[in-house]
Amino acid sequence: MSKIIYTKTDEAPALATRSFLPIVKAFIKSSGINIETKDISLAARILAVFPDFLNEDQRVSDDLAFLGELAKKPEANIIKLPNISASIPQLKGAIKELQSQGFDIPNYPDTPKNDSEKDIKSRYDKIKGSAVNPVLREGNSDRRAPKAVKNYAKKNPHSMGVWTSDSKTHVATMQSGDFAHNEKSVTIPEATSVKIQHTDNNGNTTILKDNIALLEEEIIDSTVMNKKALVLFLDEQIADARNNNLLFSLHMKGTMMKVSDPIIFGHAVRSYYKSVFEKHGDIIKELNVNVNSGVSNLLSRIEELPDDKRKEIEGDIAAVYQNGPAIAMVNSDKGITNLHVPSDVIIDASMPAMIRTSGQMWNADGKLQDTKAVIPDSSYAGIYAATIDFCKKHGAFDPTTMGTVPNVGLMAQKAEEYGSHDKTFEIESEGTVRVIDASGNTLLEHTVEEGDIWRMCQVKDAPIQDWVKLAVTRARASQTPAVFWLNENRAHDAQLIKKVNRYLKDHDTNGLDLRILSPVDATIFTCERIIEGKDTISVSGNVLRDYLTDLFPILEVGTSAKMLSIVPLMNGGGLFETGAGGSAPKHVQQLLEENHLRWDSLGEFLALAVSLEHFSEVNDNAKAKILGETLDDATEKLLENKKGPSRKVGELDNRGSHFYLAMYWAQELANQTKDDVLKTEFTPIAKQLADNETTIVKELNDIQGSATDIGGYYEPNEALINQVMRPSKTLNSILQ
Ligand SMILES: NC(=O)C1=CN([C@@H]2O[C@H](COP(=O)(O)OP(=O)(O)OC[C@H]3O[C@@H](n4cnc5c(N)ncnc54)[C@H](OP(=O)(O)O)[C@@H]3O)[C@@H](O)[C@H]2O)C=CC1
Ligand SMILES: O=C(O)CCC(=O)C(=O)O
Ligand SMILES: [Mg+2]
Repeated sequence: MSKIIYTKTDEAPALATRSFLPIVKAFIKSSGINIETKDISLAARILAVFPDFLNEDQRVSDDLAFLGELAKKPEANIIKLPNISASIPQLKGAIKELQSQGFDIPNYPDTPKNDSEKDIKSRYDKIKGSAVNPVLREGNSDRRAPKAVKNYAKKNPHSMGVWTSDSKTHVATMQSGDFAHNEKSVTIPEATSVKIQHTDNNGNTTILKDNIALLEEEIIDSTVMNKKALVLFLDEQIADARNNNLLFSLHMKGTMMKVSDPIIFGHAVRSYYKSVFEKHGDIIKELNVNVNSGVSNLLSRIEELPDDKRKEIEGDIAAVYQNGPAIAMVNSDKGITNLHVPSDVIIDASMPAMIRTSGQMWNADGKLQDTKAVIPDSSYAGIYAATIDFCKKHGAFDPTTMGTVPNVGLMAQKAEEYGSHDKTFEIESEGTVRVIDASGNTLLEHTVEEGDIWRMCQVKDAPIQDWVKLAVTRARASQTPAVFWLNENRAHDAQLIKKVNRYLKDHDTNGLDLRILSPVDATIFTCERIIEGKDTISVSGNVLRDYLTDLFPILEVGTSAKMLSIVPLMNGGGLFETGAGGSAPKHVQQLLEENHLRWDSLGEFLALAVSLEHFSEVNDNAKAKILGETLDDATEKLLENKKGPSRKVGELDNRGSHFYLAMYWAQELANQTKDDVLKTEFTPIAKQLADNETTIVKELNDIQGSATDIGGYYEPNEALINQVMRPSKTLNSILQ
């Protein structure tokens, strides 16, 4: 019989699971459902690739590889919690912590000097960035706000900053020379393999990558970000922000786009701190500063310098802030800027947060200010520009009346940009990059210059067919218009549009409102419907899937944590993601400082319910279906009774919210009439939980207020973390 696989990940979601999973296990125990945990935390993923550096008893299995294989099998039923997609500073933090715990793993070699260091770096680079999701996502995505969540938000709206037409906030994006403008794309008529080849101006050729297998009907595209155009653009935007008294902010996806975006981020750091890099270039080079890791790397490297030199550079950095433009802050109190580390400001979450806050971000004085949101590549920047223009014209969206925007996203098998990392190169010299097939034909070609970022993307035909089918299914099931966000003037999208039109014919689309609109037109169309309270499905490629499933949820329901996020796997299994957002690192900080965890596990409740439903269908287990249905009812009750975690210490937090879910779930099981055995089992449990409500909530709230210790950030101590996350003796004994 199949199992439900629960993932152990990082930060807030991993903390929350320590409290929630024991409840789940207690509830499903009698119903013949097995749950097994697999550890895909950053720490475990590091340990899994360095067995040769560890003692026998320290070695761990490669659970991610196991799950990657499982995702391709029909029996897969995986609950996937958000995990860290590590930037280099996070990776180094995790390495340091593991070393301090006695794991003798090597340091991350920024600039490897020999073969052994090259091997170490390449092992780490596989763990870096978004290394989990692309492996597990063997299906396309279906993300939406469940009705109960949407209704709750309408009745209990989150705060929304006002928008006025005189806001100076805007998006700045490149007009030429970027990925969008240089893109070329072809559909492969028959299976072949291609190589990527660079030829310099003297005719010397280098193979950048060989043997890329392509299937019949696969779409490939290649494009290049011109370094000179990028730097010029950044310089202009910095000057313009200064002249117009706007906060300078940069919005990238340094985690998911782990090769291209840190390089772009590095150029922004060099541009913003230009005077420092010009004056101290030699020292910065000597210190081996990794600019792509952000200005924090420069700040920590100069610690090694003699006091007077260090102070001089610090003074010059301070002068940059003085001369402006002001820079958007991640943490004004601690002086952490938007350019400190590439993983602090992640576009899918950062742009919606800004739009929710009147288009403003925090400046160094801790005040909100109008902002220039710099998104260098123009492929998708237009959707944010259009949303901002819409808000300037119509005012802020109103969560009490606005419609909803579910998404059907093309993402299976590393589709599009999010699968481009092993085919992205920072070009070493002027010349030409070509994609050449097995017969020697050049399929795609670009002239390039030193420092340009060239990349190739792929999307296979079967995922596209599956995506079109999922779009039609969702449009039919919810009787909602569906818009394919595709731009006929963009090379890749033009290929995709041909396929969409072809594959739509495979389905009964009678009576459905299906359209293809460019992303900007789709934004306007969708926003115009939203303010009339109408729903519109967005059917999008992989990047827009990511952006839209934070943008609309954050505007509609305050956070993407409350999303139902299903990945129907192409081979029949199910991957159930818990919400659409990340792991909210600042929540861990709050737990450590004041023993209060404000992470909301709602997405996890929703995911578990659909996972149980899937389990029941696959294993013909009627009890699993009842457990899923009652869990959904309990979740609805939790929302109605406002038992989600509060932000404030001393009030109900994540753990207290789990108690209420358990109580409501037991009550629903006690009240249902489909299964007598479950009814008999849960009737006394429901009573015990209700009778002890006051005691349990007191136990859970009283421990809050002082600092706590879980023995590690990336690899916390199991005993300590379980103690912290399960502090109610009364609840624990009832669950027992
Ligand atoms: N699927 C995955 O595995 C994903 C992983 N990530 C990873 O997560 C990390 C952080 O990413 P980031 O961009 O900051 O996004 P997050 O979603 O983690 O955080 C953004 C903000 O959203 C709110 N929020 C999100 N989830 C919850 C929740 N469950 N309960 C309460 N509030 C919530 C909080 O804001 P507020 O202050 O407004 O309450 C939070 O500070 C990175 O390492 C990133 O790579 C990111 C996205 C998806
Ligand atoms: O894998 C990641 O880094 C983030 C994924 C993400 O943001 C999403 O799928 O919405
Ligand atoms: Mg996202």
